[in-house]
Amino acid sequence: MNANPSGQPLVGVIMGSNSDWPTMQAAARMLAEFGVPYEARVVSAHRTPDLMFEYAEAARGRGLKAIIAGAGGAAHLPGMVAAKTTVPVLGVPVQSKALSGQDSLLSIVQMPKGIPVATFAIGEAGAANAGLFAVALLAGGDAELAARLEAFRARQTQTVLDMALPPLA
Ligand SMILES: Nc1c(C(=O)O)ncn1[C@@H]1O[C@H](COP(=O)(O)O)[C@@H](O)[C@H]1O
Repeated sequence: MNANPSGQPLVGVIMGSNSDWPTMQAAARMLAEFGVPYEARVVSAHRTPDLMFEYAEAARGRGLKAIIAGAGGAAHLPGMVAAKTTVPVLGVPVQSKALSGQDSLLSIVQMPKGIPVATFAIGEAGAANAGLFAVALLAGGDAELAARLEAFRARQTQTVLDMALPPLA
């Protein structure tokens, strides 16, 4: 069953700055690979707080089932979005220059009880996994998508089983 015949976005991919896009593209690519309709845009808790509030408040009504929020440094975006919506928020710590993303990670992961953010690894792998996690959430109500996720896993497993090591150097 296609849960979204209209093609309206089911996942919002948001980020604090366009400088996060090289990282956050990995989430968008994963959603595209699975055929999940998504939108991607810059929304900043710090620099566009009113837009951030509007985005978060409208999310459920617009049909978003998950929001993947990436930010670097004082990465308040995921937590603040989570504070304004009950749509699941998946936080991606973007690697910062000064502190290699440790700051981003700690800003996102250490949420107070009651306002959860699912926090992923720093950088591109974390963004890709956030995309996959959103697919898994949606697959709960979409058998076709679940089958695509199973096939993805099977291909990945086969790739690893086929790995050969070079002879000793
Ligand atoms: N952490 C946040 C937020 C936020 O949390 O609202 N808004 C922007 N930023 C981050 O600032 C970093 C530098 O941004 P610029 O490259 O635009 O200076 C980016 O990683 C962005 O996510």
